[in-house]
Amino acid sequence: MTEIFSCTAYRQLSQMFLAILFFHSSEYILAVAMHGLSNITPKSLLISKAYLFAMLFSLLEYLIEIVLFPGLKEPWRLSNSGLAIVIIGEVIRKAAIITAGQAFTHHIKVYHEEHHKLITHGIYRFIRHPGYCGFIIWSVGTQIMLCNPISTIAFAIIVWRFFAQRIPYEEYFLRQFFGSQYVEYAQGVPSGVPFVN
Ligand SMILES: C[S@@+](CC[C@H](N)C(=O)[O-])C[C@H]1O[C@@H](n2cnc3c(N)ncnc32)[C@H](O)[C@@H]1O
Repeated sequence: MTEIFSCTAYRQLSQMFLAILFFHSSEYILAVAMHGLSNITPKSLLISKAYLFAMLFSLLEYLIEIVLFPGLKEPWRLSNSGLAIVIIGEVIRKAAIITAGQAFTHHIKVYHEEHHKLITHGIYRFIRHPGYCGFIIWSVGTQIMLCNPISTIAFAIIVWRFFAQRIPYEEYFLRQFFGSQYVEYAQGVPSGVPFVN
C-alpha cells in the first residue's frame, strides 16, 4: 500500500484535492459577495451530478493507472505544467467573475434586468467568455496534473461541447438585451473558446 501510494501519488492527489476545494469554495464565496447570501443556493458550489461523475471517473482512472502503470504518473514536468494550467485557468475565471460582478450569474439570464449592463472592460476586452475559457483550462489542467491520458481527452471534449452549446444560447439573450452594442462587441472580440465564433 505504501509503495502504491508513493510520494508522487500523495503529491498529485493532494494538489487535486486542494485545486477542487479552492475552486468550489472561492466560487461560492464570490457568488455570496456579488449577489448576497439570500440570493445564493447550494447550486453556486457548481457541483452537478455530471461533474461528480466526471471527477470520480478521473479518480478511478488515476488509481487504476498508478497501480498498473506507475511510470505513467512520474513525468513531473508534465504534472507541474498541469498545476500551472490549473492556476492559469483559476486566474482567468476569477478575473471574469470579479470584472463582471453582478452580471456574472451561474444561470443564464433570459429576462433583461435594469441593473444588468454589458461588460466590455477588463478581461472582457480580450475575450467574450473568460469564465468559460477559464473553466475549460482549469478542468483540463487538473487531468494533466494527474497525468490521466483518458480523462484529459475526455474532459477537453465534454467540457468544450458543453460550452459550445451554451454560448449560442447565452448570446441569443445578450443580443436581445443589448442589441447592436452586443453585435459590435462580438464582432471585435473572440469568444475565448476554441472553434466557437
Ligand atoms: C456564468 S455567467 C458567464 C459569463 C461569460 N459567458 C463568461 O464566460 O465570462 C452567465 C451570465 O453572464 C451574462 N453575461 C455574459 N457575458 C456578458 C457580458 N459581456 N456583459 C454582461 N453580462 C454578460 C449572461 O447574460 C449570463 O446571464
